[in-house]
Amino acid sequence: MSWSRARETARGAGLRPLPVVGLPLAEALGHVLAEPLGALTDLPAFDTSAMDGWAVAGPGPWRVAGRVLAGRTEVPPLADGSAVEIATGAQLPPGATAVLRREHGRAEGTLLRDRGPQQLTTGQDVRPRGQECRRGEELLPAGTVVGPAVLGLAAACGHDRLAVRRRPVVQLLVLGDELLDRGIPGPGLVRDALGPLLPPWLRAVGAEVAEVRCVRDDFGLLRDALRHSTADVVITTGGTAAGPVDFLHRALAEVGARLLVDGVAVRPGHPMLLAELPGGRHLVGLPGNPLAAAAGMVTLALPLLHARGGRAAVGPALAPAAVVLPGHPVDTRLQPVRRTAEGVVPLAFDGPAMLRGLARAEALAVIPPGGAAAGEAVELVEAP
Ligand SMILES: Nc1nc2c(c(=O)[nH]1)N[C@H]1C(S)=C(S)[C@@H](COP(=O)(O)OP(=O)(O)OC[C@H]3O[C@@H](n4cnc5c(N)ncnc54)[C@H](O)[C@@H]3O)O[C@H]1N2
Ligand code: MOO
Repeated sequence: MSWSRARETARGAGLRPLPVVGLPLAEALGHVLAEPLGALTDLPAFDTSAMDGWAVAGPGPWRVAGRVLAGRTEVPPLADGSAVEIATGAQLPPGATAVLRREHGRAEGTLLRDRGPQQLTTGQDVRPRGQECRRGEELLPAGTVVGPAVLGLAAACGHDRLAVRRRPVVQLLVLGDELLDRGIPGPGLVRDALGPLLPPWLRAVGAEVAEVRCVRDDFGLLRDALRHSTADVVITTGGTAAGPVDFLHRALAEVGARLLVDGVAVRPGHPMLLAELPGGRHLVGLPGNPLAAAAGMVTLALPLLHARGGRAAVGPALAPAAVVLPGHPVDTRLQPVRRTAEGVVPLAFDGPAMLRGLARAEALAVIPPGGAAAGEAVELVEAP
């Protein structure tokens, strides 16, 4: 299957978004809006002074009478020819026609004169009610990821809770007898690099990692782990190829899974797979080689998780290649790259079993079969 079709298949498989939950703002970070964010008030909710200075009514000079600070809820009206001292963010008195900045006004006794570089105009330095939005207006569409600015906007327009999608629950099964979970690797033994790499990446894209479990190279253990899993998405690492202890295909067949993607025309990572488990849950099989596993994440796991989490699809991010990006003759290549002023450059140590290039990468470039010429635009997908 081509790389782009594999990615679309994974997204399509996830287009059954999870249930809606209401969460307080403080717990909603990283979730996805299940409904459009509507304004519960006009913003600003009242005519506001944009500067420290004086609220004035009509043309000057003005007679100064009192002061209005931010936070005051009742403000007496201002008669023509008068002014009140006012703070940035304070409610403008009814009848005020403009705000004169402190540095532009001169008080002579109780009389205030405009000494600004240009004559004060009506509405100057006033933020009128509803300038940013009106009550009921849609500010963000459903499918938006709740980041810090979304939390700030939601609070600013009056929300205490947000309707978001439940996070997809992921179980990570790390397969392989050769893996050490601590210490220095030696003959025949390698450190598990994916147990540390994948959970924070999965959390960063909105998944809840319920469990990380190491499973020995034993068919029955793997089959039972799949049979008893309740996660929305099971992610396995290793065991995808045809080695003597690569049991994943057999275990999937045994638990009644349906393969949606079984191998992808991409380098590294071509043995990656996606299956539907009974009950509408999914399994993504990532190859064991660490860079190949990252390729499987961006091709299958992330599109599936984004769709299940209700994230709106986003258009491709493109960047020019700063130099020739060599490709595979017939497969798509995913290449760790960094950005420079001239475009993206490939990083060395990009073999399937290596992480040295990926650890320095800002993105993975999607290099079409045959390669990309210098100056040609290539798609970038997110690196961990
Ligand atoms: N005859 C063939 N052999 C292989 C093929 C093929 O097409 N024909 N494909 C190769 C490719 S490409 C890859 S990628 C690997 C995929 O293998 P598996 O998914 O079955 O993974 P393993 O065999 O279990 O491990 C491969 C490699 O990765 C190391 N590994 C595994 N897990 C981890 C981990 N958590 N952290 C660090 N390193 C890990 C493992 O020790 C092996 O060195 O198959 C090729 N073979
Ligand atoms: O998936 Mo493998 O890493 O292409 O060598």
